[in-house]
Amino acid sequence: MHTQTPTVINPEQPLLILRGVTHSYREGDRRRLVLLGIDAEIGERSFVALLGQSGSGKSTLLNLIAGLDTADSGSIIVRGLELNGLREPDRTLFRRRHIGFVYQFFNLLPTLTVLENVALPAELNGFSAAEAQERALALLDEVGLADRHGSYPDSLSGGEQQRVALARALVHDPALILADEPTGNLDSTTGQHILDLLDHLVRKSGKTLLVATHSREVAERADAVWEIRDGKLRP
Ligand SMILES: Nc1ncnc2c1ncn2[C@@H]1O[C@H](COP(=O)(O)OP(=O)(O)OP(=O)(O)O)[C@@H](O)[C@H]1O
Repeated sequence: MHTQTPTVINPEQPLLILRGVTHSYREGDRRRLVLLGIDAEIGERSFVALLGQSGSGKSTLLNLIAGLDTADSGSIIVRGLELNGLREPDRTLFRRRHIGFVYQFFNLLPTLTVLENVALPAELNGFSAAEAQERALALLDEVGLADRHGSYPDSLSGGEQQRVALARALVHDPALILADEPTGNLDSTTGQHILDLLDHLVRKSGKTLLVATHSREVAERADAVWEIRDGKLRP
């Protein structure tokens, strides 16, 4: 099988570049076209809201940028690294190193404690167990959950689980935080709190954030708003 070595094209360019990104899903013997050519860029330290109707392709685009799926065609370049053509192990390494992901349904590992959940991405990135725990505890402190570090996710409320997930998304110091409807499973007050925290953590640590959302409140906070309509980004 032909493989491509990860190549850093130009580390000076924008953090994320999308060029003509297309994606379709197989449906029986047909293909459902979802993304028909997405072009966009995000600079360092930006907060971008990704809007679009249900089924417009927001999660699909986030998954492509995270390297969880591969585009049919086009270029996705993160910190100068072209994702298209990377072999699966290299995509996994890329994701582990550069991406923090926040999901609508938290996706914490139920058999690990809160501290273990948060420390895991740091350990997978080569931090020693002691360093990973230290980083995890510092972030748990920031999200107000240091005292719950020994608890298991099931014993936490939804908002608490999402605070743990925010800490987990940042612990390995990734370049880009991707959040897919991070407030979608929370009541509006809790969602607002999560949003405040996410905004605060991302800006404080100088990260870039791309949030797929239906919420106008999220869009109002963002530095830029992208909207997917009919498979393309509309101004
Ligand atoms: N694994 C898959 N196989 C087949 N079709 C899929 C798959 N995942 C998504 N789709 C289809 O692709 C389209 C885009 O889905 P996607 O989840 O990206 O939309 P979305 O904008 O995130 O929607 P929502 O706001 O409801 O979460 C939808 O029509 C969906 O049914």
